Amino acid sequence: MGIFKKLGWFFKQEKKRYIAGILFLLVADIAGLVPPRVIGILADLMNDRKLSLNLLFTWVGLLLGAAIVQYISRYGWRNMIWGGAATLERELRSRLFGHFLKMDETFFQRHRTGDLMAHATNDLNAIQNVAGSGILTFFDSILTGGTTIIAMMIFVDWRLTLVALIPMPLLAVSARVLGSRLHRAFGESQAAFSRLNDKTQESVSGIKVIKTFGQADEDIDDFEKIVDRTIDINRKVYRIDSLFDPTTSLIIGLTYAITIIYGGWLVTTSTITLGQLISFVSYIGTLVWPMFAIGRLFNVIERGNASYDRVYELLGEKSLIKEKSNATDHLIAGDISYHVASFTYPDDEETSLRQIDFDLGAGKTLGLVGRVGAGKTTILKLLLREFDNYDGEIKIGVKNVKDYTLEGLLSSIGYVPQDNFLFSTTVRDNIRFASMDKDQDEVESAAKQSAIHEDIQGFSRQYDTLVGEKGVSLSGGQKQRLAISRALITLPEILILDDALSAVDAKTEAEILTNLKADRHQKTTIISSHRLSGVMNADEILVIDEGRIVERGTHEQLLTLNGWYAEMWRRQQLAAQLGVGGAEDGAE
Ligand SMILES: Nc1ncnc2c1ncn2[C@@H]1O[C@H](COP(=O)(O)OP(=O)(O)OP(=O)(O)O)[C@@H](O)[C@H]1O
Repeated sequence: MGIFKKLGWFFKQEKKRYIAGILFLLVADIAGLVPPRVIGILADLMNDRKLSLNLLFTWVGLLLGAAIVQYISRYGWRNMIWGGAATLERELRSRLFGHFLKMDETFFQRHRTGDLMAHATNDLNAIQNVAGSGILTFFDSILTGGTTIIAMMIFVDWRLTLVALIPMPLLAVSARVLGSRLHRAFGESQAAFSRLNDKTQESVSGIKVIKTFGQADEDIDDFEKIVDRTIDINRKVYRIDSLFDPTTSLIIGLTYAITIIYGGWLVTTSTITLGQLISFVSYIGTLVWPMFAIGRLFNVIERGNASYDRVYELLGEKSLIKEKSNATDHLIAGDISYHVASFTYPDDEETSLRQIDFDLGAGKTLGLVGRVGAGKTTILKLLLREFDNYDGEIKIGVKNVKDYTLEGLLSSIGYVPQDNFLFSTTVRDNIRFASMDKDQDEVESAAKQSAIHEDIQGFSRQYDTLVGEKGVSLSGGQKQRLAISRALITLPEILILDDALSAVDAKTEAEILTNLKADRHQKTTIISSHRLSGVMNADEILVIDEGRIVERGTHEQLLTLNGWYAEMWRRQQLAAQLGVGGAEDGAE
């Protein structure tokens, strides 16, 4: 029952709805006491041969009246409680989703997509069930059980009632023993579902790689192993769960046996009438549902309890990035002052960045080049405030990046990551994703800047063409250029292209870079690239190696240094003349 306490905040918030629901139930249950008693009275009247037509109509009218009251109040009760459950679902869903959006990168490394999806679907459903069918069953069984037992005492005989209820404590004992085993088993079952979800998600999104490498059979084997483990755990749940119903049947059987023996004796000694015994047996029939319902209730409650713990464990995780209470929203200009003495990824031992210092005035362009894994993206991640735990200071405008709200900071930066993601919607909405109020002209202007407009004109429905999973298949270069348009449309103070032109040809790259130079006056640009032609016009280029700046200067200065940059430039020029893709060369 701990889950009711855990959800106390919600029941308090929705108390009017739940009180109204419980009052409806009380009315329904009181109306439910009428039929057994009326049947007993009619039986006695028939037995005594006193049943007139008038009396028959009166009692049958009462039966009908009770049925109508029950109908209305049950409708009201269910409506109230299910409405409450839907409110809880909405609240938890938005809390969880808001939490996902606030969390930092390390959170998404710890929890994979399938696991997060399981929390947002299976676990939330289980919790929602507590606020719906759990509460419904709990109060229905207590009120139906309680009012029936009182009616048995008042209308029939209190001794017979007490004796008939002797087997009841067995129900409480079995509920307690099986309940705690169910809680543990449900926890395992939900975790197994998360693993299964993870595996499914990974296999489906990696299906091309799996097939290309001929690993389909191995993947099916892996999948089956996880399915088998999940089924084993669920079997355990069903085994425990299915013990409830036979135990309840046994208790009900015992109650009937005691009633027939002791009640029969009370009738023969004329302590109660035959009609009263019939009413009593009928009342036991009314008790059967609440008794079975308790078994079902434990299922709902323990499942919800295990899920609540899982969801709250997730919600309890704090982002490493904390906003200051007096953080400001407004980013004035894109001057960047970047001074990081050292940075190590959380949970990593090796330092990823050392002594990275640069100042970039608004309107200037910085180029970042270097080998694979040199630290270029890491430099950008700190600017985007994905991590705070570095030794140093990064300023944009006159303020430290930590003094801005995340929303304020990030909405002023247009970031195009290496692995871009497109949503399953139209080309237009993908481009204006960050500001849906942009009109067609603005969308087209961003598309033209990133040299994708012509391609879009060639799509079957132009800007209305669907992309993403259900839409048109785009080439790597088209995806990159769409992602660039998405970043450009907000006219960001700072534009970051993180190897975002790797899949476009050199001519298109040059066209895009020329457009950027012409259109982004007083706005800052950072380009990380393996292809040096992508940064050659930058105001300053940093060559990064093993997390340090090893060379710096303009393209001409770097060529005269005759170091890594100059060597790479010569190789890439040669490769370009020979018609070999030069982008990968920098990846050595
Ligand atoms: N989240 C992380 N946790 C721990 N280490 C990380 C993380 N992300 C990157 N690294 C490590 O930091 C180093 C720098 O990686 P980074 O992605 O910055 O390189 P890069 O220069 O951008 O490489 P590439 O050109 O291939 O994109 C690498 O050794 C990488 O393994």
